Amino acid sequence: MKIYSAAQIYEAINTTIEKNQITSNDLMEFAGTQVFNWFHTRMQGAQVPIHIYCGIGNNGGLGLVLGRQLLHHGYNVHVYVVNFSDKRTKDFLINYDRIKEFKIWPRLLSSGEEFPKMAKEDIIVDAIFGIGLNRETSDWVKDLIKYINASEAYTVSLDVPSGLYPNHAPEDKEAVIESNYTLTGQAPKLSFFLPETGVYMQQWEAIDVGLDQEYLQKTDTEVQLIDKFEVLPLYIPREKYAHKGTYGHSLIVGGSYGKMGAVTLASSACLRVGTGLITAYIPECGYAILQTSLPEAMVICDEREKHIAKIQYDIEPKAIGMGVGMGTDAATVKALKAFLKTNKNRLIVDADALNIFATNKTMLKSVPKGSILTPHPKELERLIGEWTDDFDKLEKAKAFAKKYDVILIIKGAHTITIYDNHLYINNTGNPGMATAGSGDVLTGMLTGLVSQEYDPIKAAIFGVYLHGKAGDLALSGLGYQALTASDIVAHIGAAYLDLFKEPEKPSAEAKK
Ligand SMILES: NC(=O)C1=CN([C@@H]2O[C@H](COP(=O)(O)OP(=O)(O)OC[C@H]3O[C@@H](n4cnc5c(N)ncnc54)[C@H](O)[C@@H]3O)[C@@H](O)[C@H]2O)[C@@H](O)CC1
Ligand SMILES: Nc1ncnc2c1ncn2[C@@H]1O[C@H](COP(=O)(O)OP(=O)(O)O)[C@@H](O)[C@H]1O
Ligand SMILES: [K+]
Repeated sequence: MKIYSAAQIYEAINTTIEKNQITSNDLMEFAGTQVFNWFHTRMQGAQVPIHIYCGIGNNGGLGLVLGRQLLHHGYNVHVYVVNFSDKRTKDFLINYDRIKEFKIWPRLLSSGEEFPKMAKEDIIVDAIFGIGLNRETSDWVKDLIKYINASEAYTVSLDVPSGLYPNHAPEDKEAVIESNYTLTGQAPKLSFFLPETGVYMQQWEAIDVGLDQEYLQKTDTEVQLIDKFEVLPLYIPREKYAHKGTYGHSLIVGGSYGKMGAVTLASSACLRVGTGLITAYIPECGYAILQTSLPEAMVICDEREKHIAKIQYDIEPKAIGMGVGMGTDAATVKALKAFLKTNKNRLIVDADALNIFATNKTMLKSVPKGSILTPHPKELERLIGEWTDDFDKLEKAKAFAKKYDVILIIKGAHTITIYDNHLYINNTGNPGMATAGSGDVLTGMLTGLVSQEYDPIKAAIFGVYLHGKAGDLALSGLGYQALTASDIVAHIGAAYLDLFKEPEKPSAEAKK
């Protein structure tokens, strides 16, 4: 699903108005009616008090349309105008007049006033700010937001939780609505998926607010949300006359004394994702461990006992996953440097290999184009330096990926794959995957996919999706706490099979 920038949304609004020869208020009326229908379908006339907090921009205008329609259908509605500025928009004013048709005068809230009384069981609609928030709010509006959050009433935000900016983090972390449900116009926003800003919402749903379909379809976005609908076309089917050579020989280079499990996990994930052959290159101490725990794998041992000191082999791998459990011993650093001088194979670089690169940045120049780097946030910081907020992190990460011509996968709750100035946000996975070794599993899966001739960017998008889906499917009967990395490996098959179950609809999805 495309994730449009705020500028693109405004352009879509203007295009829709011009093309259909309608007024901006007609469009607001349509959007407000869609929001009303959402409420009406769920509430069926229930008399729970609904408190609508409207700003003075178009987000507030939308809140007024909703309020009028709810009143018209007999709901128990209280409308407030958060009167933070006298620069009210035209459509706000039109709807401010129209709601008075119902003999309702919204209560104007301003600095120094007592805030409305609300009960925990009431419903709050947050229409204070939308994507137009462009500066820090005044203190009393922050206090109101804190007051709304403290009420514990179920809060539905229109478009975005008020207080979230489209392109940077909030200055005051407490001055953002903690939304239970965000009904967003047309498509989700980038801020919904970043750790610093995504925490303000529990669920979201995109609703059709009538924006011009042609514009939406032809407009390329920098950011995409990845679900089954997006990955299904990437899947490469197995051929009837295939043999194990068809699906590539994968090599996993890693392990050190006490960290051999990482190689076992990566290698078994690599097999499960469908590689034809798998070899693990490990220090001597891991020989018996690997051969016992994973009989399908071949093993090449380094001359050293406890860590890798010379990467040398006589096989022809299609892809090499490196770094898991490898350690950063000086001999290993030297071995990696020597290896990079001759290596032409695409690499999937993780864990200690990333840490070695972070302290020896010139080595990055020898990483073949189209290689994949899979840092978690700490490893990322070592590579690109500190960032001011998540938006800044993405800019720095984009510049890094471009400079070294690599695919950068930033692991997290919503893992983000970055390549060629594009961001692919993954929508599978769960907090149960925050457990030792789940990153090693991803490295193995990506290696196995590149070995099977998946184009590296497709392998990255598809592999991250499949990894998260395997984690989701592994949850059943286990729950978050008990889930282990081995469970993710065990469910890779189920994740493949799930691809061919009824596809999810591309819009109107709920965030987990
Ligand atoms: N027909 C339409 O115009 C549609 C409007 N929509 C709604 O319109 C919203 C965008 O509307 P607006 O551009 O009017 O912006 P908003 O309603 O988000 O916001 C704020 C207004 O206050 C001003 N402002 C921003 N930050 C402020 C601050 N800290 N203190 C005081 N004033 C501040 C802005 O200049 C803007 O006029 C979307 O998020 C969406 O909810 C959509 O539903 C699509 C249809
Ligand atoms: N809260 C979460 N929700 C979804 N996925 C998560 C969450 N936490 C971690 N993961 C996933 O688990 C993996 C963890 O990788 P990593 O930190 O490298 O672990 P390890 O080093 O133990 O292998 C990543 O793929 C990440 O996206
Ligand atoms: K809002």
